[in-house]
Amino acid sequence: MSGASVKVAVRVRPFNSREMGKDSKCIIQMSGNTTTILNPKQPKENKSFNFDYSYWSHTSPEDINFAGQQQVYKDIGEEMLLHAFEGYNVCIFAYGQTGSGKSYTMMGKPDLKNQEGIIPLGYNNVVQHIGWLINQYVTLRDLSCVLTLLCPSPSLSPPQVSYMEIYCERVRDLLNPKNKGNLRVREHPLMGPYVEDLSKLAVTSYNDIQDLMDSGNKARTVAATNMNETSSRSHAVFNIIFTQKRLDTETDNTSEKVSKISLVDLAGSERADSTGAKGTRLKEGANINKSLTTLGKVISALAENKKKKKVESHIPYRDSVLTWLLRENLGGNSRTAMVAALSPADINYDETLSTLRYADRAKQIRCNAVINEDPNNRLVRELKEEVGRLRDLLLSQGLGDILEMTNAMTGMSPSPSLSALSSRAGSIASLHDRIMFSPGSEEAIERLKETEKIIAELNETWEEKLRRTEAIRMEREALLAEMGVAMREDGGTVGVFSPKKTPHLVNLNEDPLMSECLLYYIKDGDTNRQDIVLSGHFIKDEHCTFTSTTGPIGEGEILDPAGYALVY
Ligand SMILES: Nc1ncnc2c1ncn2[C@@H]1O[C@H](COP(=O)(O)OP(=O)(O)OP(=O)(O)O)[C@@H](O)[C@H]1O
Repeated sequence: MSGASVKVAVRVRPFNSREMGKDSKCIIQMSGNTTTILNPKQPKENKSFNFDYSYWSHTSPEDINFAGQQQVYKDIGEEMLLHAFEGYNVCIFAYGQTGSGKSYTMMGKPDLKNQEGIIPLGYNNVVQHIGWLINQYVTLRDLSCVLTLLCPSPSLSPPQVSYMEIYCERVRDLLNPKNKGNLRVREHPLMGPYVEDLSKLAVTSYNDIQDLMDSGNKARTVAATNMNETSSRSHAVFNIIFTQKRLDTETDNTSEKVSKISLVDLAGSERADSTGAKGTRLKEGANINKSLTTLGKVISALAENKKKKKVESHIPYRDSVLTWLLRENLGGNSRTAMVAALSPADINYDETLSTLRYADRAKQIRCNAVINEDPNNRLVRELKEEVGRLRDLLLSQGLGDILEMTNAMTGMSPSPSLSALSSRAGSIASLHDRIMFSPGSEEAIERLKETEKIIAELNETWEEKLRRTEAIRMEREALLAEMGVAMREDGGTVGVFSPKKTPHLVNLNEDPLMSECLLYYIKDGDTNRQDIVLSGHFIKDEHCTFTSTTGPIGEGEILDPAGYALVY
């Protein structure tokens, strides 16, 4: 299955209330896999593009051409999940301007029937796939096999998830509140680019994955709210790594396949100049665009290479954090799909055309995916060899005592700094001088610490992983409770308040006109706020009329006694 192209789908959503309010015309037409965009200013200037899939979701299920969530999942989710089970790295990107339907396609509305997106549908079907795959292996290869996925036995490694956000070229951990600052993106000679200290948490069920995704989304929202922003301005990458072990009962040999699923929700693709951004917002827009622009350049360079076949041009992966971290998913060892979300409205013509062009170029990328067979054993072996080599180097420079100190301190702190080493050494100046005057030793010590940390992570037992996960979960929940974050039951709008501040409204949709409802946080009992006054005693499910100092806000319901009101 190597050398396969990136699968590209486009999907057009229904008009939103703002577009309807502006009496918008639909400028997207679809026929089979072809998508045509009509230029509202020059009606004869149509442009057509062919994709792997063109999804018409502009109307309702009664329309025979309508493509609902199930259809999208069947074509893309199922195929990608299957590749993950085969042992490939898998990646699904969602691309498109803010409000075009990226999250709807990826997550959907998990609590509403027929509205779940690729991610929840994927997990719901995992169990069926396990059954299906066992049959395949048994019949095709005549092997007895043991697949351990999402319900691993204690002796085997559990699936792990990580969730990070890339905002203005900086990486944040969305699952571990202890990782407050920005994380370093590093490159290891054997591992390639990776995020140092990004938490990988063990999961034992679909609910665990859903909880972590929810927590991560809340952390993303808190950060965005603190910055007076919306989360649609950052890129989010959710990774699931799992290992399948197979036991050949005849030879008693166990083989291993490791798969990584990356789900990438890209920031809104609108250009900075079209949002009227100034100052920090403009800089931020430029940085977001730096990742998106680089993604575009990487896609173009890969597409060019495919055309030329011979002389390979330089691929600028390193020019942005996003492309650097997703290098393997773009033309490397991965089965990759991209879903480009489109607004149907004439007012968004320029953005939608640019999305279509982006998607059109992405079609050209070919990835050379290989099955990750027994990578952990090999990696640990190679990493140990690297440790041996670095130790020999330091010993040959007469720095053996530093090695012993590094060992002693690694047990105390995950990454002892050189100054920490020096301060423990007593004769600080002489130690420091010795390191400084031994060429390459500083780098070797740094590399040694890094490699030993990676080995320790890879060797962590299942019990240790679960203990660590549980400790982080408790910290995360305590922090979120303190901040007063909660999510609406249908998984929609998120409300955030800080008990130190007056309860306040958070409407996370960047464009207030596009949101269908507002979510207010109100105190149980009597509550008020300077510019929005919500008064009265609130009881769950109670229907009330809300008023503000400037007049009525609307009709609404109390979602829970802790104080959520849904105002229509
Ligand atoms: N195919 C669809 N069918 C019905 N409603 C949709 C569809 N796609 C999007 N919507 C609705 O349009 C609105 C915006 O969609 P969504 O939040 O998925 O956009 P987005 O591209 O993820 O935006 P952002 O960049 O802000 O995260 C939501 O209310 C969503 O429910």
